[in-house]
Amino acid sequence: MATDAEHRAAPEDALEAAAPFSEAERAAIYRVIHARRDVRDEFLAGDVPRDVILRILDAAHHAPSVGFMQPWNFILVRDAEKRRAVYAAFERACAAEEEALAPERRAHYRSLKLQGILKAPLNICVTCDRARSGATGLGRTQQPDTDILSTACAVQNLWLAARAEGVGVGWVSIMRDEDLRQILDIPKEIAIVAYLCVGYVAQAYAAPELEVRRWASRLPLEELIFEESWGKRGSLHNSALNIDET
Ligand SMILES: Cc1cc2c(cc1C)N(C[C@H](O)[C@H](O)[C@H](O)COP(=O)(O)O)c1[nH]c(=O)[nH]c(=O)c1N2
Repeated sequence: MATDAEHRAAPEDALEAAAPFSEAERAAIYRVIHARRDVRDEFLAGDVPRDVILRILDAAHHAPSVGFMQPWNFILVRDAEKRRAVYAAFERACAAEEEALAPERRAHYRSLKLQGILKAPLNICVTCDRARSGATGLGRTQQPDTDILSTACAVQNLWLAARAEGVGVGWVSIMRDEDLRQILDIPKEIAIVAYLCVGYVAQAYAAPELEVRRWASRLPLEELIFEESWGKRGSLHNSALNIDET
């Protein structure tokens, strides 16, 4: 394996074959993408071992990032008192969110489980250091939020790797940044991107729980694809898509 310095000396020497994956490898990739779920209530009590946590975080750390900025940090939160404070922040935000809904949706909203903060043995707060590549950075001069988008890519990698390990992940965004900032001592210049509940699960829903509980359903892919310009439908829209993943 060439070192970084050797790559700089002869970049093309760092090229390697990029053939398609084998059928079994492709099947595993599509399986994890489809079987990944947002987990709220199915967490088991046991700790996730250190090596598994490190593998999942290493998957996150191999996400794409603008200008290879790698703006993320991962705060592992196990302390029960801290998690109780986060749960209290969730409850306050949840009440405000319910209030903002149309009155006829409030009872349905209340019936949903929307976090596993106390049940999951581990919580992970994923943050974005917006200054890590200097004031602007390659790729960010015109699109400054690409650092946040990069961090979201890291969360997705984490989520998929966790699913493959039998570890459930649930994303909780129903809380005010200021509350999390105070509980976890996050400096004001660091952006909070995700708060994740993490733990082993024995079961997971086969479809998004919000679909199972009739809050929302998956949009037809063919209606989301335009060709050549916004709103222009083409050949992919003429029939229901029959996707072959083999
Ligand atoms: C940015 C962001 C923020 C949230 C979520 C996701 C994302 C991407 N999701 C999970 C969300 O409800 C879920 O992904 C969808 O319902 C689709 O389900 P699956 O992820 O396919 O199981 C989520 N779930 C939840 O119970 N409470 C929450 O606060 C949030 N917040």
